[in-house]
Amino acid sequence: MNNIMDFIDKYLTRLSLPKVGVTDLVEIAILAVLVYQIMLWIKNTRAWMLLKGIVVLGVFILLAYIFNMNTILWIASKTINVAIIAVVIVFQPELRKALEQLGRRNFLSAIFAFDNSKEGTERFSDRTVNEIVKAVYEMSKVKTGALIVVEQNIMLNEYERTGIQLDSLLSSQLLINIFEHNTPLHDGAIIVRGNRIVSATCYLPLSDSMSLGKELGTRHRAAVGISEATDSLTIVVSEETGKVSIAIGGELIRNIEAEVLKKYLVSIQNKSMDFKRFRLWRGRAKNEKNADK
Ligand SMILES: Nc1ncnc2c1ncn2[C@@H]1O[C@H](COP(=O)(O)OP(=O)(O)OP(=O)(O)O)[C@@H](O)[C@H]1O
Repeated sequence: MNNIMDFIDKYLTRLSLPKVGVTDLVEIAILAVLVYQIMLWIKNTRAWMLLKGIVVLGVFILLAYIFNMNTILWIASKTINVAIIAVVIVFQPELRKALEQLGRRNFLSAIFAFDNSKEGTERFSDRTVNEIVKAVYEMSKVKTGALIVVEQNIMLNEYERTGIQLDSLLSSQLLINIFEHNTPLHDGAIIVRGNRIVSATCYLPLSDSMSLGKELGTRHRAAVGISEATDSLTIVVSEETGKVSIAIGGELIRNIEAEVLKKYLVSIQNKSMDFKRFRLWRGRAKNEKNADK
């Protein structure tokens, strides 16, 4: 008993709870979000394989340390700096993508108001929404594969240049015609800007996300790839199943109905949503409150 009392006296009486302020709580929250995002990033990219490799190497070095294998330890200590640089070079595309995504996050644009050039103007008309939905489900019925990228704030010029320039008013007939098998324009993606199809047969970056099912081929990977690199909304019609999916923000939403597709298109149709977000952040406008009453 005396021993326990001595222990408490010696170590525990000096213990005191640190003061936790608001800044500490905010810091903890930021770190939690950061760690979570890094874990997600590791899981969804090749970094997961790398992490496994590092664990195996770590175990190997630990064994070398336990058994005093000095030459192995010396080699490990000399190569560690080179290994770090090699990892940065190997993961350059993933790191670039992660930084690009960070820049695209809505909270940044909401606070700093980047990319506001197109705000306040309608992106495309109701007619365009209806024509896209009509064409997509007609192609879905007959299992015609299609890949339609709808541009938002981030300009898709880089991808537009990989295809054949069109600049044609969008209509359901034109969409169906473009994706008709064995026609010169059916391969690859089309890019929609406003009410116009600007380019066809465009080549999109392929996603290397591990979360995509093995049954999905390159058309779906390309849709997710462009949604990781930009803020576009991409519609995919599967040639195999006729199912319609959309890719946005690096996510693939599979097998959606016409109503859902229409809702997504309407939600990006114009920037009134962004204005609402701004108002939420700065407090809601008076007239909006009155309208709610
Ligand atoms: N990087 C790319 N950019 C644009 N289009 C692409 C790209 N890769 C493939 N495609 C399009 O996808 C077609 C191949 O689709 P694939 O069968 O591999 O995909 P999938 O996801 O299984 O779709 P589906 O269900 O329609 O078969 C190509 O003919 C081409 O039109």
